[in-house]
Amino acid sequence: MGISALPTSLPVRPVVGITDVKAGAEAVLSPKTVEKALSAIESSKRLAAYTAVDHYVKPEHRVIGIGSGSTVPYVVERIVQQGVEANKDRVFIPTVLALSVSGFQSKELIVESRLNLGDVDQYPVIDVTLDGADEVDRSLNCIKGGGACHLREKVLAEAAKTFILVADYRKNVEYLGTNWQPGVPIEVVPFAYAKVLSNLHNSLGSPNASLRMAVKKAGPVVSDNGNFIIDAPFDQEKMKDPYPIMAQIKMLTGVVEVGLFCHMAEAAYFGNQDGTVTIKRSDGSTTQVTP
Ligand SMILES: O=C(CO)[C@H](O)[C@H](O)COP(=O)(O)O
Repeated sequence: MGISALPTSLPVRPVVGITDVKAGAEAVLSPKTVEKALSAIESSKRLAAYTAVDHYVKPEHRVIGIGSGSTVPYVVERIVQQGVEANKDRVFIPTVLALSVSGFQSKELIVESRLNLGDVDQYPVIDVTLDGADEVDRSLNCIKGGGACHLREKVLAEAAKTFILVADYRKNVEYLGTNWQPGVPIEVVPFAYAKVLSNLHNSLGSPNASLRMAVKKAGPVVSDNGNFIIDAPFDQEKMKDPYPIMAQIKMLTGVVEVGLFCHMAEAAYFGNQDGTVTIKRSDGSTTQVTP
């Protein structure tokens, strides 16, 4: 598979982790090297998702939130493997309700897997929500919204008694912004975007914040809610404890939701290249297991 055919859920997202770092970012990797790196990444995603489902999706769970991105299909795959009997009385709540061009959307996944579909307005309390992340720090704060879905994702995370993150090893960092370069995704109502950009540039310390532009369409990316997305990078000082900047951005009039999820996850599962899974928990503990 050539690099132009890489499966990404959004064209603006960098393919982190498969550049030849030693040779420099511009180095062209052979298709074979790229394919090997990609299959390692896919295996890591699957490993994280399967282990998280095995630990957190229990027979007594009836309402389950399903996030978006390219790791979540493995969550659904593992849940389906629990069998028809286990799933017949369960309801699954997707983060994306509209059918869209992306092959990774959670509604399609649920419907195609013949699981029961519900929405959060019918089921405002969810037993467990599992979702991917763009990056997760040592305290389980995370950046989400690489796929512009973070409004619904945050609602499903907040509605859940237990919120679990699943990701490959590239997302496991000390501080947010280490590998994830575009910055914090911010959903804004369209008419307020220039004002919010100005607030970010001049008052909140993100001089390079920019409107996310579509790649296969003219103009900006439009979210499932009809809004624009701003990507705002911040320096490490601000990302060491992202809660204050998250709250400041959220207070700006015109902002609908910020893709910083602080103090929400109970655990994060990272699949590693060596076949192990690193589990970071909200109590500060970290374990490594071999499933
Ligand atoms: O926040 C998200 C979409 O808005 C995704 O969960 C996040 O981008 C992770 O995606 P992937 O599993 O493809 O790396």
